[in-house]
Amino acid sequence: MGNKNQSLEEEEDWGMKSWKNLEKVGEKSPLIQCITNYVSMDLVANTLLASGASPAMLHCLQEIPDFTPHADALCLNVGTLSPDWLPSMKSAAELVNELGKPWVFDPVAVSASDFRLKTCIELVGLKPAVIRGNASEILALANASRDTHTSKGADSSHGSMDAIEAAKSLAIASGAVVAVSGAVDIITDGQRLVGVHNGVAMMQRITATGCAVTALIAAFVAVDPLHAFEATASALSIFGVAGEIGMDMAEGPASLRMHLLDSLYGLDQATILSRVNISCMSRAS
Ligand SMILES: Nc1ncnc2c1ncn2[C@@H]1O[C@H](COP(=O)(O)OP(=O)(O)OP(=O)(O)O)[C@@H](O)[C@H]1O
Ligand SMILES: Cc1ncsc1CCO
Ligand SMILES: [Mg+2]
Repeated sequence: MGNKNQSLEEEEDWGMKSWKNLEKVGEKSPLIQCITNYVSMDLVANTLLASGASPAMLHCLQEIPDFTPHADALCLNVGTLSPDWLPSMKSAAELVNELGKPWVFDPVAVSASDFRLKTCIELVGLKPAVIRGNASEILALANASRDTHTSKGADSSHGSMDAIEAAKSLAIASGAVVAVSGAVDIITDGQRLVGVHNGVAMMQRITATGCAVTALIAAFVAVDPLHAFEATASALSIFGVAGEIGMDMAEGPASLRMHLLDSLYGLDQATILSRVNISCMSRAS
C-alpha cells in the first residue's frame, strides 16, 4: 500500500515536471544551436519549433565565436561526420563550456569506423551534459576501450535494457546524464535510473527521430540546466507522448512524422499529466 502510494506520487510528480519543462520551453523559447547530420536537419529543426524552442543549424567554424554565445544550449550529432566539421564541433562545445551553458551529444553509429569512434571519445571528453543514443551506440561507446563493436549502422541491434550497465558506467566515467532510447527509454546519471514507457515502435521507421529527441533534450536542459536528469527524462517522455497521439491518426511512417509534430505542438497540461509514464527503475549501489 505504502509502495503503491509512493509510486503514484512519483508518477504524478514526473507528469507535472514534464509539463513545467515543456511550458518553460514555450515561454523562454531557448535558442538551440545544432551541428547535426544532413539527414536529420529538417526533423530536428521542426521538432524544436513545434516544442516552442528556436533552432539554428549553424556549423561554420568562422561563425562560432559570434553566434554560439547567443545559444542557450548546443546539440552535437556525428551522423554524417566529416573531418572538416570536427573543428566546429569542438570549438562550439568548448565555447559553451566556458560560458557555463549545456551541450548534448548524439553519437550516431559510433562504431561505424575508427575515425568516428575516436571522434566520439574526444567529444565525450569535452563534457556534454547529456549523451543520448540507441542501445547499440551506448554499448559501443561505453565499451570502446574493450573493443567489443557489434553494430555499425545508425539503427540499434540491441534493446535498451541490454545497455543499462553500459549507460551507468558511461555516466560515471563521463559525468554526463546518459539516455538510451528504445521501447523503454533508460536515463541514468550513474546513481538514479528511470525508465520512460512512452512512444510507439513506428517511431523507429522514421529516420532521425532519435536525433530529434536529442535536440529536444537540449531544449529542455537549456531551460533547466541544473536538473539535466529530470530534463532528459521529461523530453523523452513528451516526445513519446507526441508519438503515441500521432500514431492514433497515422497510417504509416510518413503520416506519423507529420502527426507527431502536430501532436507535440498541441500538447496541453491535462494530456501530459495523464500520459507521461516514467518510473524509477533502481538505485545504483
Ligand atoms: N520499440 C519502441 N517503442 C516505443 N518507442 C520507441 C521504440 N523504439 C524507439 N522508440 C522511440 O523512438 C525514438 C527514437 O529512438 P531510436 O532508438 O529509434 O533512436 P535512434 O536509433 O538514434 O534513431 P535515429 O538514429 O534514426 O535518429 C525515441 O523517442 C524512442 O523512445
Ligand atoms: C540514416 C542516417 N545515416 C547517417 S545519419 C542518419 C540519420 C539517423 O541517425
Ligand atoms: Mg541515432
